[in-house]
Amino acid sequence: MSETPTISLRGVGRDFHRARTRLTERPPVVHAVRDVTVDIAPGERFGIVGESGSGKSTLLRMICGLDRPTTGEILVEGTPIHASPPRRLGWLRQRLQLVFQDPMSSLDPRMRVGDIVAEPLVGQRIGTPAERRARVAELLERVGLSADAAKRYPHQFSGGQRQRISVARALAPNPAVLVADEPVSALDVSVRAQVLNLLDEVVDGFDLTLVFVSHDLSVVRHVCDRVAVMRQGEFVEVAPTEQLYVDAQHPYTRQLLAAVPRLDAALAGRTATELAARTLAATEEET
Ligand SMILES: Nc1ncnc2c1ncn2[C@@H]1O[C@H](COP(=O)(O)OP(=O)(O)OP(=O)(O)O)[C@@H](O)[C@H]1O
Repeated sequence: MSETPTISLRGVGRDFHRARTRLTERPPVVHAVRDVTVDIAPGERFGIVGESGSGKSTLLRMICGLDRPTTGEILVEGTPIHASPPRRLGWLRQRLQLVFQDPMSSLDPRMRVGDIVAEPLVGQRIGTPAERRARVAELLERVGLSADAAKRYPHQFSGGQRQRISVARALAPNPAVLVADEPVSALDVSVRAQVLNLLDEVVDGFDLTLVFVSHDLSVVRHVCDRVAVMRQGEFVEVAPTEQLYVDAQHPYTRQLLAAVPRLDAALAGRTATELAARTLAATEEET
């Protein structure tokens, strides 16, 4: 019998109704995610790449149980989550943890780092206070900080170190899945590789499944085994990372790939989103 996928998406779609501009018209519908089907295996590092507005965040929110699909099914470790209200998904908070784009806004500036890292343990009533302190110290060292970082506040750390704190917090409840939403986009180019290497290490060391979202193919290449290219709510191509680089099938993927050297060269200048928008315009001209 084949292994149960860690995450299964079956025909997943999510529509939003925009506010109507005239009373007589029907509210316009945005198909933010359309008919996404994929199985993500235990231990896989799965990347989702697409330009701004392609539906990546909407899809992630549904995988994390924070939003419900309009159509389709989502299973995490074989359990359906698509129809459950958030209060029924407490177990998912332990199995699946998130690392966000901007560690400055995702870490509470008034909390000490030790309390931030222990937060998921307290929330899920895992361990005694002494056990939590020991776990926090171990995790801080595991992500390359010293145990006494626990006594300090987020503003006392650099952007890269703050993202290490976010990773430690995500690892605290011993999750099965790490969901990283643009985890290095807000960081200086000089520290991005260090944080990507850290993610790489912890995914192996903690036997995690990784879902990694980025607008930047060069970043995804660094950490993922398989990549889905998302455009206008759809997966236009899903392929092993190296295959995607040598033999992309969809014109949009080829356009994104053609932009990668420009992205690398231009990181200090224009934002990648601007470049991706220009890439999309070029693809539309081609198709
Ligand atoms: N709550 C909402 N109400 C209405 N439209 C929405 C809502 N959330 C997302 N959308 C629309 O759905 C589409 C997909 O948005 P989404 O944020 O998922 O894209 P994204 O790829 O994550 O972009 P970004 O990288 O900029 O975050 C966009 O057209 C967006 O305007």
